[in-house]
Amino acid sequence: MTSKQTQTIISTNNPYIVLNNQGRILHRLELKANQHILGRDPQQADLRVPDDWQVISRCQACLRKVGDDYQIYDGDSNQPSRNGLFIKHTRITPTEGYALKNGMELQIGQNPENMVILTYFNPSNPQTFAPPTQRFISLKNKSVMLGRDSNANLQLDAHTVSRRHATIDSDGRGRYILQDHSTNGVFVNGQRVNSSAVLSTGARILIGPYTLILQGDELTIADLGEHIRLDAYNLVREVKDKNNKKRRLLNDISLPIQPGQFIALVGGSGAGKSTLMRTLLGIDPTTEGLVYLNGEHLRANFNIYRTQIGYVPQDDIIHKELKVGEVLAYAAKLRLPPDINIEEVVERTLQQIEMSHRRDVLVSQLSGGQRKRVSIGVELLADPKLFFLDEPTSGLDPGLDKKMMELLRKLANQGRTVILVTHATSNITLCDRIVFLGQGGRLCYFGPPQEAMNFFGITQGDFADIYNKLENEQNVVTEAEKFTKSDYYQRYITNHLSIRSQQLPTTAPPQQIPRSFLQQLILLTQRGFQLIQRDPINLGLSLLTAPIGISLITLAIKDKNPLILGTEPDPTLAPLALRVLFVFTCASIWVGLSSSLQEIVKEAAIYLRERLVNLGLFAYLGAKGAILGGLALIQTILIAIVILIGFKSPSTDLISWSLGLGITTFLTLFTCMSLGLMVSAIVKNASQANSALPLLLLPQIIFSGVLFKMEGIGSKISWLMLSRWSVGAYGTLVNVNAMVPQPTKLPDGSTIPLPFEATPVYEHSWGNLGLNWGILLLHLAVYFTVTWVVQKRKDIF
Ligand SMILES: Nc1ncnc2c1ncn2[C@@H]1O[C@H](COP(=O)(O)OP(=O)(O)OP(=O)(O)O)[C@@H](O)[C@H]1O
Repeated sequence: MTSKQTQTIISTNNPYIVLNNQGRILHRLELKANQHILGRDPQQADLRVPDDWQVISRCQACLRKVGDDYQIYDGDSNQPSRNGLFIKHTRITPTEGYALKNGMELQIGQNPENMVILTYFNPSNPQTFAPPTQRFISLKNKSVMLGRDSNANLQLDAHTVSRRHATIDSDGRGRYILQDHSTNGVFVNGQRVNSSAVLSTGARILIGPYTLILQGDELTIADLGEHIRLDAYNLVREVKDKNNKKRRLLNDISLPIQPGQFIALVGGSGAGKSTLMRTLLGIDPTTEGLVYLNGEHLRANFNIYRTQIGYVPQDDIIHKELKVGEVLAYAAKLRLPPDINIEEVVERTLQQIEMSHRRDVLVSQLSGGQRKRVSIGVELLADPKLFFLDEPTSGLDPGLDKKMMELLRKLANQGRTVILVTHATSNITLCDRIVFLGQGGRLCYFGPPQEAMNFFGITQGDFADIYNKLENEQNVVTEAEKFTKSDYYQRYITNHLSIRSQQLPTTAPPQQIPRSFLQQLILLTQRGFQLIQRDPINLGLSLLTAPIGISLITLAIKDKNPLILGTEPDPTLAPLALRVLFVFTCASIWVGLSSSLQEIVKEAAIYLRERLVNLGLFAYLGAKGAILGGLALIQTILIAIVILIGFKSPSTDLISWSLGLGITTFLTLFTCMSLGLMVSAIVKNASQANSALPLLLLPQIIFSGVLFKMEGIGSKISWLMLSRWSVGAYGTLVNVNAMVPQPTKLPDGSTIPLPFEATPVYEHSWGNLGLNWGILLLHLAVYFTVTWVVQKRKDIF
């Protein structure tokens, strides 16, 4: 501050404002009169700004004296300004205004690259000083480290920020280079930085919730990301029904949702509440209209915000077999940077959801309400400022419903914007606003819950009477029209919407953020094995079924040695050997399929949620492969032990019997598991997966080539069956062809038909063994690829 300015400040105690337009500062606009107008208009504005400050309207704000301080109103206190006046992303209205306190910072406009910061000072009333939110750091002649670390040059303290998130250095030619070292990434001007990026002046850098702007040599924190507002403009969502007819699910809905508000989406069943929530969340597309998050097109910038949005869908997003603490720890490891103190974050989250005392309890042993709390806890780990919940209170008793609503109120009071879909309205007055939807996605009311009854003209009765009133479609249309024309619409919607004209998205559509493959692979594999261990009975059954089944063969065939060639030619030996080998194959196929058919479908909701945050598909499928591969290996060992003990080993000149047996069994099991995994990805629910088992098994039995001779189309189909290649490999190893005796000639020159004749399928050669194993591997690769494609198609972005 210059000595001249100091002198001026000392000479008067009048309040004043300072305007900062991207580094251009209007130092002191003194407030002396009872009313001032700030703007570019030479006629109306006494607090004038330069004409090229286009972000400021001709009549941007009105300041009126109230006691020692001023109250500020948007626009001319009647009509709102074009770019709006905000305090922490809450729009100040032309009619209600906002009481200014010494040190308070307001924003004109919402775009950090093109906004003006207005700071209010009142030297005579300094006790209410609000600390400034703006922080600067000079980049000149030094290397600057940004991150959560207390030694960082610019400390950015948020869970989604890594300790050493990024560094900025000069390249010696007057340019600044940003290097990304983080887990969650850095975005420069809407694009994710791929290891490093050159920063031009005015560059907008997003790190976790923080927005930083580079101005010359100075880096400024323009937004701490603590407050999130949503503006929905004229949302229309249409889908085609079965008859290809258009159906409107959302009908021209506009809503302003302010930071820290607790909003309930209510309305009859099928009115479109979940659709509206998914649209506001950015995961459902719109036919018309857009959703903005802090002034930015949400869907186009979803990558930037995906870690800052919490979403608890209707289905639980937690594994029931894990303990509460474990669920949170795994989720934290998946979602947060590896250098974060997981213990601390989990502990804090448990306290937030009031579940510290249930930390070591299995999720399966929790009540419905407690389970929902854990789902909420999973989302709270990353400390999101925008929180969506789809029917978190469904199925809860009235006491638990109240507790849940109080918890959500508390989260909103902490500055989070909370939006929930609910059918339970007994605690609705805890919300700041309700959105009442009628059939066809029509907005029938938006405003405080206390005023809803009044709006619908219900003088006697309760909230349920609004539902009854909106039962009939004609009433819905009438009420929706009445609301649009009402004073409520102006007061609660028009006055608070933040952008007047719709802006088209400027960035490319979001893509999945690549994450550390290895880290996720290890974590998911660890979690998968832990889940398996938690159900020892199921694990035991799955491991022992095949060995027990195979050992039963020894009882059925008494003292015969079906796998080795006897001294006497025996025409029944080869068919017997094949039947035994076929049972080996069937046991593996059965066990392989039954242990994998539920693998993906059972955790579909969890997968979708984790994928939306940051789950890598390769890591996910890699972990499934590792877990199923591990199971297949243990099963192979057990099956091989039983076979080696129960059946005399054949001598084979290709490869030792035990090794060949092990490889064939493992390949059969693992390939079947990958087939099961593929089906698990395709089916819609767990019971469909169960029903698919016989359908998968029967063709394997019929087309294996053991029960029936494969000819014509049958032989082509058999190529698609794992059983054919598995029995083929076993038969090749055992050399079934060699067990076929020379046919007995009859005096007339004909031969007695044999029950089984040698076939190239079991030709005892390396080439044939390699072909059988190779085709099993090919099946494996095809099933994994199809699973990948199916899972990829489930991606929202
Ligand atoms: N993708 C879609 N394609 C076709 N119809 C859909 C689609 N999504 C939702 N619907 C239909 O739109 C209507 C609104 O669905 P939505 O789930 O949003 O309603 P809701 O108000 O949340 O209902 P509930 O309270 O019963 O959960 C329903 O009739 C639903 O069948």
